[in-house]
Parts: sequence; structure tokens; C-alpha cells
Amino acid sequence: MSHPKLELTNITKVFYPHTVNERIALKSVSLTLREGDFVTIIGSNGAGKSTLLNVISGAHRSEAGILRVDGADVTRLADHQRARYISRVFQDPMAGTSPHMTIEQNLSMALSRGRRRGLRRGVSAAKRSRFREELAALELGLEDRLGVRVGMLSGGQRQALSLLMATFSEPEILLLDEHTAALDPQRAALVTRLTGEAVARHGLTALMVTHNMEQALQLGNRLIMMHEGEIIFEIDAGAKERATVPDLLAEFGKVRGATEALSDRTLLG
Ligand SMILES: Nc1ncnc2c1ncn2[C@@H]1O[C@H](COP(=O)(O)OP(=O)(O)OP(=O)(O)O)[C@@H](O)[C@H]1O
Repeated sequence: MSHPKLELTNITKVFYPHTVNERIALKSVSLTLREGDFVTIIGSNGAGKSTLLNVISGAHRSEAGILRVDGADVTRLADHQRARYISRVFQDPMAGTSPHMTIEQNLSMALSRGRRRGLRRGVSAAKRSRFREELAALELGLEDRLGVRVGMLSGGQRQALSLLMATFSEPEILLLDEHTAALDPQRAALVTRLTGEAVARHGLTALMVTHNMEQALQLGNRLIMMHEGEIIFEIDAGAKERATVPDLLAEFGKVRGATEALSDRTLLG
């Protein structure tokens, strides 16, 4: 049998250990993703959602536990060593792209990422035509603006571009960290749709943190709910299509204090 794409076994993350400020952000979390699984992650503030992504990307080291990708133990690899097979889109549209470089240069850099070739000076005609094709699929008219500096684009356009850059090199694992939260509802809906399409088209294995329950139900084949550093509820492949926002609220309600911690934007999307 093939290995899982991603396997977390008893991952524990503690901030400021052995001090008065000690905070256990992840408490022996275990989670297994098969190739093509797309898990959405919801939970109250401070539940450990971003920390989970940070431990997977290597931005944070875990104090205990093992992290495997395709069966290989990567627990001790630094984030830049994992960048070859892990892509991430952040909440801040400014984080995923270089504003002073053109759309074409940004795409070129993303494509060569992790392939040890660095940034090539020239872009071949074949590459350029691929870029045009990929950009056209975003339906933002960016395919005719390859030479425009990314700093000139709107937040929604930059986030769509970040998503394209994170997915078209077909990473082993895609991490999405509230990547639509900073966008207005229309742009958020667009980037949500593009996310579903990109993950499906490339058959990616993905994790997405969101405060929007509708989005958490709309995207992905599995869902987990976190609270105080633990996975407290899980909806598996097969059952997710039938789950509703009231079902999720009922689960939140079971955790004392968690309902109060939910913000309006969580409820309303
Ligand atoms: N860099 C850090 N230094 C110290 N403590 C941290 C750090 N990052 C996270 N924490 C703490 O770890 C816990 C989990 O935080 P995390 O950001 O993972 O939660 P979250 O579920 O993503 O929350 P939110 O929905 O508010 O973004 C919190 O108590 C937080 O204060």
C-alpha cells in the first residue's frame, strides 16, 4: 500500500516552554492525508490552526511528534528545505508575490521554485503561452498584462495570482491560511472558486484554514474543527457533502466557551 501524502503523529508545539508564558498551541495532534485529500480547518481564535500550518511548512519546529511526507520523515527539515514540495498562500495578498517584478517574472520564479534553477532571465515562448493560458483561466484579464508590475494590481488580483503561483508547479502539499479573509465578498467568492478549480485540476493535497463555515463546507472533501490545540471534531470524505453550518455550530456549542469565542464573521461568512 502507498504511503499517505502527509502524516502528523502526536505533534506537540509549545511556545515559551518552561516560562510563565508557556502556551501549548498543539497538543499531540495526529492527522493523516491521503493523496488528493483537501482538508478544511475551522476553530475558535487561538485554537492552533495557523500553528498547525506553520509546523507543516517548517516555519515552526514541533517539540514532539513526527511529520512525514510520502512516508519520509521531514520533522527536522527547515522550511526552505520543505519549500520544494510545500506551497503556501497567506491571508495578506502582499505576501505571495513580489511587487517590483512583473506578472511574468513572478510566474517564472514560481515555476522554477525548488528546481534549483533560480530565476531565469528570459522566458521562452512556450512558457509565455502557458502563462497566458493559466492567467486567462482566472478571468481577470491578466493574460494581456504580463509585463505589468504586480504592485499595480488590486488585492484580489494579487491573491488570485498568488494562488496560481502556489498551485501550477503542482506542489506535494498546498497550505491555504485564511487566504480569502482580506478580500471583499465578491473577490473572496472568486478566489474560493479558483481554489476549488486549481486543487481539482492539479489533484493537489491541501489544507485550508478559514473562519468562514460556508467556505469550509464548500471546499474540500474533509473538515476538521480545532479547539485549544486539539482536533475536536472531524468530518470525513463522504459525509462532508451532507454537513451544514448548523451542524458545525452545534459541534462548536459542545465545547464550553467556544461559541462565545466565535466572531460574527465566522457565523456569517
Ligand atoms: N509566534 C508565537 N509566539 C507565541 N505564541 C504563539 C505564537 N503563535 C501562536 N501562538 C499562540 O499559540 C496559540 C495558537 O495560535 P494560532 O495562531 O495557531 O491560533 P489560530 O487557531 O490560528 O487562531 P486565529 O483564528 O486567531 O488566527 C495561541 O494561544 C497563540 O497565542
